[in-house]
Amino acid sequence: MTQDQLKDAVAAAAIDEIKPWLSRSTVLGIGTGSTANLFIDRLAALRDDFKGAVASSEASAERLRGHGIEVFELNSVGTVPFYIDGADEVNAHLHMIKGGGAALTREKIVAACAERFICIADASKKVERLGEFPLPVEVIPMARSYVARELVKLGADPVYREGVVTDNGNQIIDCFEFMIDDPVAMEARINAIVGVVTNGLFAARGADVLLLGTEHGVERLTPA
Ligand SMILES: O=C(CO)[C@H](O)[C@H](O)COP(=O)(O)O
Repeated sequence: MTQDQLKDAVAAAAIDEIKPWLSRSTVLGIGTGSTANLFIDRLAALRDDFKGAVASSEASAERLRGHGIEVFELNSVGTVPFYIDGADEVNAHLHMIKGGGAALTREKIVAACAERFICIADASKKVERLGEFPLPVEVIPMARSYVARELVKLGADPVYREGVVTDNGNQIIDCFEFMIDDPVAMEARINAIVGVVTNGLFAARGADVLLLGTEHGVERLTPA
């Protein structure tokens, strides 16, 4: 199977996971990226079975609306029963690195408001130790150089993601050569740097369920 087929298989599995819980008052939290897009496309067939969605990016909001799914402001919704999103890396504790698509801050906000985080990913995303994928950090533009110097002190090789402006009007620094032994501690440590909006470690609030697309089918994993 191709990577795209594996992504589509987990998108279908996520539909099966949430379908029994949908009602006309349900508002879902929806992530960003190619796997989330496949999920959105499959969700379209169920659009009359739930109320709508909160999106973690303008791109996902546009795709949802394109399928006739109403998009709500998070502030008017409060909590969502499920947040469904992909990941760049995920470990056995279902800690993740996210933000390859630069949507990490809104993803983390919607995830914080979700009762359950369902991560959907193809098998290439599952790792023993986080950090092979460069950790994204969203920064206030004027703080970029300062934050980069602080990240060097933590052992990272920070690279400015040129030309990228987040939905929040900020910039992204990617941390290369930065293997992470304690994701919970490192998430908090980086977030404490002045000028950081948030970083792409989702460890304090990891996923509750991982639907992993493998050659042998979709595996359903919970935190080790
Ligand atoms: O965090 C993300 C976007 O900011 C995505 O979830 C992550 O990059 C995975 O993307 P894809 O499903 O395209 O592999």
